[in-house]
Amino acid sequence: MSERETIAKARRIVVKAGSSSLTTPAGTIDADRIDALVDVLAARLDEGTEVVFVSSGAIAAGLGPLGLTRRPPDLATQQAAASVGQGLLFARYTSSFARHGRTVGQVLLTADDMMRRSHHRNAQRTLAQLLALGVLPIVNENDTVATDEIRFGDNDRLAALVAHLIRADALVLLSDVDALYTGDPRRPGARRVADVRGPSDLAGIELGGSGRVGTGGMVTKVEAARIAGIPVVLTNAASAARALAGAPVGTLFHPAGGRRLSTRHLWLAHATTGAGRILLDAGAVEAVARRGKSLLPAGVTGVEGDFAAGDPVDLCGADGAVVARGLVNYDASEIPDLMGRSTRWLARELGPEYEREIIHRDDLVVLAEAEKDVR
Ligand SMILES: Nc1ncnc2c1ncn2[C@@H]1O[C@H](COP(=O)(O)OP(=O)(O)O)[C@@H](O)[C@H]1O
Ligand SMILES: N[C@@H](CCC(=O)OP(=O)(O)O)C(=O)O
Repeated sequence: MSERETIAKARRIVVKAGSSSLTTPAGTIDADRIDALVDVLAARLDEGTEVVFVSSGAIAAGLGPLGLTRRPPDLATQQAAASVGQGLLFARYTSSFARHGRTVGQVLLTADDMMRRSHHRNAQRTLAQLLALGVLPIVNENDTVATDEIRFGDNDRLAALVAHLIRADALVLLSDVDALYTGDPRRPGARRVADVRGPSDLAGIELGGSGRVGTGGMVTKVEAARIAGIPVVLTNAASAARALAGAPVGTLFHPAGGRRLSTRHLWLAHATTGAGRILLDAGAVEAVARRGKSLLPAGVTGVEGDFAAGDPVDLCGADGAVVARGLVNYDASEIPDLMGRSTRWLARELGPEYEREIIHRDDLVVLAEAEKDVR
């Protein structure tokens, strides 16, 4: 089966629409375009496909009601706009899908939520249950609570990780541009890239920034396609029906195949930034990065930043390069007393609770491997 056919026949699919496809330049909901997209998704649901819809647009839809003309630079105002816009957006989806007799469920996620094992399972269970009940989940980042440190920031990668979470067969990214181009499509001479099969197809392509209200531009879309590991089509909302039918529109990103990281590890690698750094000696780098071991206090030579137990932190070698990321078991302030000590010594001197690893290998992802793994 060709990858276009996989999209046409997919039993489970994630569709993501960007802010500019859903809102007007005045910072309000574009009801007509939302209705048109809902009609396409409802038709696919009627064919028996399970769909999860990732919708951006909360911030963009909140601008008009707050009297703002452009995306505010500060996080607090963006969060306020998202709070206003998300409600309006979801109300519109509810009534628009009701025209087709469909019920929708709102799912707001943060990157932080998804890394922690229990939260991650929770989200997975909720999405599965919504699908089992015939409800269309509409996902967005929980913008009002996500701070810069724990913020996912763009919905392209969120959509790719949601596709993992629900084991989707295909992902469709809908933007204001109908495909990936060899350069900024507003400039003359830019040509459509019909297929991306690997990094060599991206050589020489200028991946520019976002449009009027979007986030991430082409960079995050290409990264999402790398993370997804399933066929991904990038096109505009007007071509959604044809893309879902497997027609040769937009850009098709072919999956690379090969071994896959778990969804949680993908989140850790691609959805987080380190809240601090732990410096490792050469033996610890070798153990963690090449032998899949947990990080023990004995191999730690330094600590930077002010993180708390449970936060994601970057693990760096002597040259400062980040080799891995993991969820740390200690607060930053505790680590200097543990550094360079054996776990046996720590257990004897400080008590049995200090026998635990700095980072358990299940909570650790080697970044070079994460890169290799996705394409
Ligand atoms: N090489 C490229 N091919 C296509 N679009 C590009 C390219 N480089 C930059 N862009 C810009 O990326 C924008 C889409 O990204 P973004 O604004 O983040 O969209 P969305 O809101 O749909 O997520 C387009 O408006 C386009 O101008
Ligand atoms: N969560 C944000 C969306 C961020 C985002 O990725 O936007 P976009 O690039 O338009 O998909 C919002 O709803 O405004």
